[in-house]
Amino acid sequence: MGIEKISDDGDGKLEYLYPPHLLQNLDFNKSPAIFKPKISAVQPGEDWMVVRPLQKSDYDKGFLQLLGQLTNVGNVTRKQFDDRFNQMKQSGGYYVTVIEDKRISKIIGAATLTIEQKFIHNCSLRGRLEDVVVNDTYRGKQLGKLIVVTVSLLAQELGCYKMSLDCKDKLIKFYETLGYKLEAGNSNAMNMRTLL
Ligand SMILES: CC(=O)SCCNC(=O)CCNC(=O)[C@H](O)C(C)(C)COP(=O)(O)OP(=O)(O)OC[C@H]1O[C@@H](n2cnc3c(N)ncnc32)[C@H](O)[C@@H]1OP(=O)(O)O
Repeated sequence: MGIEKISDDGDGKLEYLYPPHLLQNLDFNKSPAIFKPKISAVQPGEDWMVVRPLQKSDYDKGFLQLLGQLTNVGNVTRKQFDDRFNQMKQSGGYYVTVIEDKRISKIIGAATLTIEQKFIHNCSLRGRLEDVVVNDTYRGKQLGKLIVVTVSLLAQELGCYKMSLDCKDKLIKFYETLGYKLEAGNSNAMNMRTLL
Protein backbone atom coordinates (compact mmCIF):
# COMPACT_ATOMS: atom_id res chain seq x y z
CA MET A 1 0.00 0.00 0.00
CA GLY A 2 2.80 2.46 0.92
CA ILE A 3 2.04 6.16 0.57
CA GLU A 4 -1.37 7.44 -0.45
CA LYS A 5 -2.07 10.06 -3.07
CA ILE A 6 -3.53 13.43 -2.04
CA SER A 7 -7.30 13.21 -1.91
CA ASP A 8 -10.04 15.17 -0.22
CA ASP A 9 -13.56 14.47 0.82
CA GLY A 10 -14.97 17.98 0.59
CA ASP A 11 -14.99 18.84 4.29
CA GLY A 12 -11.23 18.55 4.61
CA LYS A 13 -11.11 15.49 6.87
CA LEU A 14 -8.61 13.79 4.55
CA GLU A 15 -6.49 16.92 4.29
CA TYR A 16 -2.84 16.17 5.06
CA LEU A 17 -0.81 18.17 7.56
CA TYR A 18 2.03 18.31 5.03
CA PRO A 19 2.45 17.13 1.43
CA PRO A 20 2.63 13.30 1.36
CA HIS A 21 4.97 13.32 -1.64
CA LEU A 22 7.73 14.40 0.80
CA LEU A 23 7.78 10.80 2.06
CA GLN A 24 7.96 9.26 -1.38
CA ASN A 25 11.65 9.47 -2.15
CA LEU A 26 13.33 9.00 1.22
CA ASP A 27 16.48 6.92 0.78
CA PHE A 28 16.48 4.34 3.58
CA ASN A 29 20.01 3.29 2.56
CA LYS A 30 21.22 6.58 4.05
CA SER A 31 20.17 5.40 7.54
CA PRO A 32 22.45 3.23 9.71
CA ALA A 33 19.32 1.37 10.90
CA ILE A 34 19.24 -2.31 10.06
CA PHE A 35 15.85 -3.58 8.90
CA LYS A 36 15.35 -7.33 8.72
CA PRO A 37 13.40 -7.82 6.51
CA LYS A 38 14.00 -4.59 4.59
CA ILE A 39 11.18 -2.07 4.83
CA SER A 40 10.77 1.63 4.11
CA ALA A 41 8.17 4.41 4.23
CA VAL A 42 6.86 3.49 0.77
CA GLN A 43 7.13 -0.25 1.38
CA PRO A 44 6.34 -0.80 5.06
CA GLY A 45 6.26 -4.55 4.60
CA GLU A 46 2.51 -5.21 4.69
CA ASP A 47 -0.05 -4.17 2.12
CA TRP A 48 -2.40 -3.11 4.92
CA MET A 49 0.05 -0.63 6.35
CA VAL A 50 0.60 2.95 5.22
CA VAL A 51 3.06 5.62 6.37
CA ARG A 52 1.69 9.11 5.80
CA PRO A 53 1.27 12.63 7.20
CA LEU A 54 -1.40 13.17 9.87
CA GLN A 55 -4.95 13.81 8.61
CA LYS A 56 -7.86 15.43 10.45
CA SER A 57 -9.77 12.15 10.20
CA ASP A 58 -7.11 10.56 12.41
CA TYR A 59 -9.09 11.98 15.32
CA ASP A 60 -11.51 9.10 14.61
CA LYS A 61 -8.73 6.60 14.02
CA GLY A 62 -7.36 6.51 17.54
CA PHE A 63 -4.47 8.94 17.06
CA LEU A 64 -4.96 10.61 20.45
CA GLN A 65 -5.50 7.27 22.18
CA LEU A 66 -2.17 6.15 20.72
CA LEU A 67 -0.47 9.28 22.09
CA GLY A 68 -2.04 8.27 25.42
CA GLN A 69 0.42 5.35 25.46
CA LEU A 70 3.22 7.94 25.54
CA THR A 71 1.92 10.53 27.98
CA ASN A 72 -1.15 12.26 29.35
CA VAL A 73 -3.19 13.68 26.45
CA GLY A 74 -6.28 15.01 28.22
CA ASN A 75 -9.79 15.24 26.80
CA VAL A 76 -9.11 16.89 23.46
CA THR A 77 -12.35 17.70 21.62
CA ARG A 78 -12.66 17.42 17.84
CA LYS A 79 -12.78 21.23 17.63
CA GLN A 80 -9.56 21.55 19.65
CA PHE A 81 -7.93 18.91 17.47
CA ASP A 82 -9.03 20.58 14.21
CA ASP A 83 -7.93 24.01 15.46
CA ARG A 84 -4.49 22.72 16.48
CA PHE A 85 -4.14 20.89 13.14
CA ASN A 86 -4.96 24.13 11.29
CA GLN A 87 -2.52 26.15 13.42
CA MET A 88 0.27 23.62 12.83
CA LYS A 89 -0.39 23.59 9.11
CA GLN A 90 -0.54 27.36 8.87
CA SER A 91 2.63 28.01 10.84
CA GLY A 92 4.58 25.30 9.01
CA GLY A 93 7.41 23.28 10.48
CA TYR A 94 5.21 20.51 11.92
CA TYR A 95 5.57 17.08 10.36
CA VAL A 96 3.38 14.73 12.38
CA THR A 97 3.74 11.36 10.68
CA VAL A 98 1.69 8.25 11.31
CA ILE A 99 1.44 4.56 10.47
CA GLU A 100 -2.11 3.35 9.81
CA ASP A 101 -3.42 -0.21 9.90
CA LYS A 102 -5.83 0.10 6.95
CA ARG A 103 -7.61 -3.15 7.83
CA ILE A 104 -9.10 -1.56 10.92
CA SER A 105 -8.57 2.14 10.15
CA LYS A 106 -6.42 2.64 13.25
CA ILE A 107 -3.28 4.68 13.79
CA ILE A 108 -0.68 2.28 15.18
CA GLY A 109 2.46 4.41 15.14
CA ALA A 110 3.41 8.07 15.19
CA ALA A 111 6.36 10.44 15.37
CA THR A 112 6.69 14.18 14.95
CA LEU A 113 9.44 16.20 13.32
CA THR A 114 9.40 19.87 14.24
CA ILE A 115 11.68 22.29 12.47
CA GLU A 116 13.15 25.38 14.10
CA GLN A 117 14.30 28.22 11.91
CA LYS A 118 17.62 29.69 13.05
CA PHE A 119 19.77 32.74 12.36
CA ILE A 120 22.91 30.85 13.37
CA HIS A 121 24.84 28.59 11.01
CA ASN A 122 23.83 30.71 8.07
CA CYS A 123 20.10 30.78 8.79
CA SER A 124 19.99 27.03 9.23
CA LEU A 125 17.20 24.64 10.16
CA ARG A 126 17.26 22.32 13.17
CA GLY A 127 14.97 19.33 13.53
CA ARG A 128 13.54 17.87 16.72
CA LEU A 129 12.14 14.38 17.05
CA GLU A 130 9.11 14.32 19.32
CA ASP A 131 6.27 12.08 20.44
CA VAL A 132 7.42 8.73 19.11
CA VAL A 133 5.02 5.91 19.91
CA VAL A 134 3.95 2.51 18.58
CA ASN A 135 0.76 0.80 19.74
CA ASP A 136 1.75 -1.76 22.35
CA THR A 137 0.24 -4.71 20.44
CA TYR A 138 2.40 -3.86 17.38
CA ARG A 139 5.74 -3.33 19.17
CA GLY A 140 8.84 -5.36 18.38
CA LYS A 141 8.01 -5.51 14.64
CA GLN A 142 10.36 -2.71 13.45
CA LEU A 143 7.64 -0.06 13.39
CA GLY A 144 9.45 2.11 15.95
CA LYS A 145 12.54 2.05 13.75
CA LEU A 146 10.43 2.67 10.65
CA ILE A 147 8.69 5.79 11.96
CA VAL A 148 11.86 7.28 13.51
CA VAL A 149 13.96 6.68 10.39
CA THR A 150 11.17 8.10 8.22
CA VAL A 151 11.03 11.44 10.05
CA SER A 152 14.83 11.56 10.48
CA LEU A 153 15.36 11.17 6.72
CA LEU A 154 12.59 13.70 6.13
CA ALA A 155 14.52 16.17 8.32
CA GLN A 156 17.62 15.64 6.17
CA GLU A 157 15.57 15.99 3.01
CA LEU A 158 14.16 19.31 4.28
CA GLY A 159 17.68 20.60 4.97
CA CYS A 160 18.07 20.27 8.74
CA TYR A 161 21.72 20.38 9.79
CA LYS A 162 20.97 18.57 13.04
CA MET A 163 18.22 16.44 14.53
CA SER A 164 17.82 16.19 18.33
CA LEU A 165 15.66 14.28 20.79
CA ASP A 166 15.07 13.78 24.51
CA CYS A 167 14.46 10.27 25.79
CA LYS A 168 14.55 8.03 28.83
CA ASP A 169 17.88 6.28 29.54
CA LYS A 170 16.50 2.88 28.54
CA LEU A 171 15.86 4.11 24.97
CA ILE A 172 19.39 5.42 24.35
CA LYS A 173 20.43 2.13 22.71
CA PHE A 174 17.34 2.13 20.48
CA TYR A 175 18.13 5.62 19.18
CA GLU A 176 21.87 4.87 18.85
CA THR A 177 21.08 2.10 16.36
CA LEU A 178 19.24 4.72 14.31
CA GLY A 179 22.18 7.16 14.14
CA TYR A 180 21.62 9.36 17.21
CA LYS A 181 24.62 9.95 19.51
CA LEU A 182 25.18 11.10 23.05
CA GLU A 183 27.71 13.91 22.59
CA ALA A 184 30.32 14.07 25.37
CA GLY A 185 29.77 17.16 27.51
CA ASN A 186 26.63 18.12 25.60
CA SER A 187 23.97 15.53 26.39
CA ASN A 188 21.98 17.02 29.23
CA ALA A 189 18.30 17.74 28.90
CA MET A 190 16.98 20.41 31.29
CA ASN A 191 13.38 21.43 31.83
CA MET A 192 11.52 24.17 33.64
CA ARG A 193 7.98 22.98 34.20
CA THR A 194 5.03 25.31 34.60
CA LEU A 195 1.96 23.96 36.33
CA LEU A 196 -1.05 24.80 34.17
C1 LIG B 1 11.84 11.20 21.26
C2 LIG B 1 10.72 10.40 21.95
O1 LIG B 1 9.56 10.59 21.61
S1 LIG B 1 11.13 9.28 23.17
C3 LIG B 1 9.62 8.40 23.54
C4 LIG B 1 9.61 7.04 22.95
N1 LIG B 1 8.30 6.45 23.10
C5 LIG B 1 7.90 5.73 24.18
O2 LIG B 1 8.64 5.50 25.13
C6 LIG B 1 6.46 5.24 24.15
C7 LIG B 1 6.32 3.77 24.49
N2 LIG B 1 7.20 2.92 23.67
C8 LIG B 1 6.94 2.68 22.36
O3 LIG B 1 6.01 3.20 21.77
C9 LIG B 1 7.86 1.70 21.64
O4 LIG B 1 8.40 0.79 22.58
C10 LIG B 1 9.04 2.37 20.87
C11 LIG B 1 8.51 3.44 19.93
C12 LIG B 1 10.04 2.98 21.80
C13 LIG B 1 9.73 1.27 20.06
O5 LIG B 1 8.80 0.75 19.15
P1 LIG B 1 8.93 -0.75 18.57
O6 LIG B 1 8.02 -0.82 17.39
O7 LIG B 1 8.75 -1.75 19.62
O8 LIG B 1 10.46 -0.74 18.10
P2 LIG B 1 11.15 -1.72 17.08
O9 LIG B 1 10.39 -2.98 16.91
O10 LIG B 1 11.44 -0.95 15.85
O11 LIG B 1 12.46 -2.02 17.90
C14 LIG B 1 13.70 -1.61 17.50
C15 LIG B 1 14.78 -2.08 18.46
O12 LIG B 1 14.76 -1.33 19.66
C16 LIG B 1 14.60 -2.17 20.79
N3 LIG B 1 13.65 -1.52 21.71
C17 LIG B 1 12.41 -1.14 21.41
N4 LIG B 1 11.82 -0.59 22.50
C18 LIG B 1 12.73 -0.65 23.49
C19 LIG B 1 12.71 -0.24 24.85
N5 LIG B 1 11.64 0.31 25.42
N6 LIG B 1 13.82 -0.45 25.58
C20 LIG B 1 14.92 -1.02 25.01
N7 LIG B 1 15.00 -1.41 23.73
C21 LIG B 1 13.91 -1.23 22.98
C22 LIG B 1 14.00 -3.45 20.25
O13 LIG B 1 14.38 -4.54 21.06
C23 LIG B 1 14.60 -3.54 18.86
O14 LIG B 1 15.88 -4.10 18.89
P3 LIG B 1 16.42 -5.02 17.69
O15 LIG B 1 16.38 -4.18 16.45
O16 LIG B 1 17.79 -5.38 18.14
O17 LIG B 1 15.45 -6.16 17.64
